[in-house]
Amino acid sequence: MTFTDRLFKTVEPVWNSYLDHPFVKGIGEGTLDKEKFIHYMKQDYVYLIEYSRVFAIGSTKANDLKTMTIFANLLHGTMNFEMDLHRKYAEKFNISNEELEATEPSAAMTAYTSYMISQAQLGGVENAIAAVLACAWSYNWIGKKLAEWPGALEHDLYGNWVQMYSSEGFTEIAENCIDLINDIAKDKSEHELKRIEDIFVRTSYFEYMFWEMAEDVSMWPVKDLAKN
Ligand SMILES: Cc1ncc(CN)c(N)n1
Repeated sequence: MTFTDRLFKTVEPVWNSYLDHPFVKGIGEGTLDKEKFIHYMKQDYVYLIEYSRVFAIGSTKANDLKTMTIFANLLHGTMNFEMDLHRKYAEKFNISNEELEATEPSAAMTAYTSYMISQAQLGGVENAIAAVLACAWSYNWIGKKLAEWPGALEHDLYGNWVQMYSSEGFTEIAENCIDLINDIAKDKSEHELKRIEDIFVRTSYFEYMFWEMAEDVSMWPVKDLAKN
């Protein structure tokens, strides 16, 4: 059993709950409210900027050139391949790249990315990869599941989302993260593995909270304060 087999067993109930989540189901069934999707897409864009920083941190913490290159490629793939999806959606919705980049971050997005970045900064290279693993892997897992739902890949609006996250290119990104953590786990004690597992579990919960934020179109608890 690989380390990621163990991780998957631990979070399986949480990940299964993603597929039951109204926002994810709405993408797969093509029934999602467009305004909810726009809110999600803008929050996700600024999320991906912070997420990219974790790859940069991983690259600086890498102990060898191979690992450094993997992090650099993941950074490149996120900024140039995954974020292009968001830029293309934004164009469809008449949102400029500048507006997209200037999106005010929601509470859920701030909490999630702050956690990822702090974990990546605190530990060694294993913390950086542990912080991004649930992100890359769960999206690929969801994308592949939704791709099997009737009509999901062909949907006029949400088909591109399902195509991206089930694509070969994105599968490669997720598999690079999986291979890297399995490699790193080989020399770790049970105590260290448990610490990595905790980061993975917490980020899996944060993924759920991100879907909730998208479904509820939420920002911060007291709306009027945010406006002033
Ligand atoms: C919140 C979130 N988590 C994961 C992914 C996939 N990189 C994403 N785009 N957004």
